[in-house]
Amino acid sequence: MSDAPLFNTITLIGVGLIGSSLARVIREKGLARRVIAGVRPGAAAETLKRIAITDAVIENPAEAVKDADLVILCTPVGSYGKIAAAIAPNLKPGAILSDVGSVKDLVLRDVGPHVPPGVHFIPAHPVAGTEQSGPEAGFAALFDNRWCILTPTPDTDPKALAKLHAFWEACGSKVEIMEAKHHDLVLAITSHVPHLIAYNIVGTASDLETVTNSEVIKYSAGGFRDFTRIAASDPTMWRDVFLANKDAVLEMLGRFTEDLIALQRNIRWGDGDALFDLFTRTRAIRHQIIDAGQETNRPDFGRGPGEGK
Ligand SMILES: NC(=O)c1ccc[n+]([C@@H]2O[C@H](COP(=O)([O-])OP(=O)(O)OC[C@H]3O[C@@H](n4cnc5c(N)ncnc54)[C@H](O)[C@@H]3O)[C@@H](O)[C@H]2O)c1
Ligand SMILES: O=C(O)C(=O)C[C@]1(C(=O)O)C=C[C@@H](O)C=C1
Repeated sequence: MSDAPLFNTITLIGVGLIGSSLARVIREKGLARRVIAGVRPGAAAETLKRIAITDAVIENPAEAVKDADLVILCTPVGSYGKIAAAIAPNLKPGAILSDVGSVKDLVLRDVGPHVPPGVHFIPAHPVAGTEQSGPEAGFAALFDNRWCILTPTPDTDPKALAKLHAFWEACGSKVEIMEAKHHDLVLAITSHVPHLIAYNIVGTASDLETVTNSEVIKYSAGGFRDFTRIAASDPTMWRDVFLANKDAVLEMLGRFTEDLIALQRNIRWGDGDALFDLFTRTRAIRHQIIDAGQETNRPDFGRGPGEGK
């Protein structure tokens, strides 16, 4: 078996939590001869130069993609259209263009029209992350044993798809192929709506007039504290996710609201059996997630009592 890296040059556009985790794992596993950061000038660019996790930091994404065999967009999804238009003329024929965005259908629509003939555009979403952001928040093990969902179209070149599949497996991920719209519906309930609920409950608590902010902070035990972790996630990233996945999020939010009203009735009418049945079902789901190894890879994130390894 040859030890040649999968790619000669990989360019990461925007190198924050996800981009810097990719840069680290690409280096650690020797997946490319060169990793280039294509970033905008600013504080993140200066940090990247200082921590030196890539072979070069180029403060012009269009310049940074010139030699790349694989280009991965790692910026908030709302920025994709403009970036795609800027880099498109410099993409090498035969190169693979991909991304890590949390929403997939909009990516096809925003980026697709800019992709030159001969460039293989294959969207991807590593379902792995934390509430932190920026180049110093990343770590090489982020993708270990986590799903990465690829959303090719019927026109996608099978060889390019196989290569991107191999890349994500080499990063430690389990890879799944999905249709973009279906991806957006699934992630609306498993990731997007949970974030909205966290943002909302922390917002509600901070708006309460009869309970001061200092009391909220002082007495925040397990339940509220867990929500504040999610509600600390990057505001730009999540604004873009909700605007980009509007239809699926509204659909899931509608169902969530109906179920919440049913719970309100159970409490009002003292239907303890209904509450007990629901809480028993949801506890079983938590256990299934733990058994499937779907906990975060964050080194500082402890598991609850009795929750395995
Ligand atoms: N954070 C997560 O948990 C997570 C998980 C999976 C996928 N994603 C997706 O990954 C992408 C990046 O998220 P992240 O968590 O790494 O965010 P981040 O804020 O840590 O990093 C984003 C980087 O993009 C740069 N950037 C922003 N706008 C830009 C622009 N217009 N041009 C050039 N650079 C720009 C920022 O300077 C920053 O360095 C998003 O599309 C997000 O949906 C995030
Ligand atoms: O663990 C977290 O903090 C995350 O929010 C990660 C998480 C998720 O919701 O599961 C967030 C956004 C993604 O697109 C993928 C993963």
